[in-house]
Amino acid sequence: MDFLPAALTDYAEAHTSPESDLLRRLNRNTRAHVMAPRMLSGHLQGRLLAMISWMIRPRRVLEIGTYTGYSALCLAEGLTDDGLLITIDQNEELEAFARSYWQQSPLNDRIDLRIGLAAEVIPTLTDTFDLVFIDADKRSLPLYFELVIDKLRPGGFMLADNVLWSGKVIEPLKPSDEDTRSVLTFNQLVQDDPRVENVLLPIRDGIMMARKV
Ligand SMILES: C[S@@+](CC[C@H](N)C(=O)[O-])C[C@H]1O[C@@H](n2cnc3c(N)ncnc32)[C@H](O)[C@@H]1O
Repeated sequence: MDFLPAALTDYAEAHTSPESDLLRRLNRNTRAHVMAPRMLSGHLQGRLLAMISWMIRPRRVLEIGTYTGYSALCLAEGLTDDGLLITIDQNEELEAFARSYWQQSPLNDRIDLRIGLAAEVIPTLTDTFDLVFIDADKRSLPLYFELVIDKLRPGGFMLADNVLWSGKVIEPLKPSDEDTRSVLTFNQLVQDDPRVENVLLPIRDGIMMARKV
């Protein structure tokens, strides 16, 4: 969900560097051919992820939730020359689609896709990460935080998407709404954890940014 009126989002995008031709085509073709295209980060958030990546110049990036590979391409932009982005998704049906776009990018050999359940793949990773982007099932947000925090280097950054969850975080919680409960739990977990400093950015559906101290 986008909390800004559409006209303001349009204005913000009009005053943000444009998507590359490759990202524009990936964005458009995801919308045309793939289920649930709202999951894709899109122009504004994609440029923000790329900007953060350029600011950090990470050597290792972990992404949880690849989808059609849009945010992976954005996050890979700022990688160091020997950098690598590992991205995890359970949906093998999207692999060929994502790869067909990555293969048109010079960043293709910097993207390492792992197909599987994130909760099973993350513990197998031996790297220390400079940047982690959590953008998969919201039910597992608190678990992903616990799984990645020890793999983040001190001074490293964690981003998590959809932490305002279409505004449900400030509505009365329905007992059956496990997704919202998990988003609330995650936000409080991060807020209370002395291992991180954090900012909740009210961009698009909300991005939690945290720096491991
Ligand atoms: C919101 S989309 C990711 C969007 C992508 N990061 C982007 O911005 O373009 C969420 C993705 O998480 C994946 N996913 C959901 N649950 C998962 C799990 N338990 N393990 C791994 N991937 C999962 C889904 O298959 C989906 O492709």
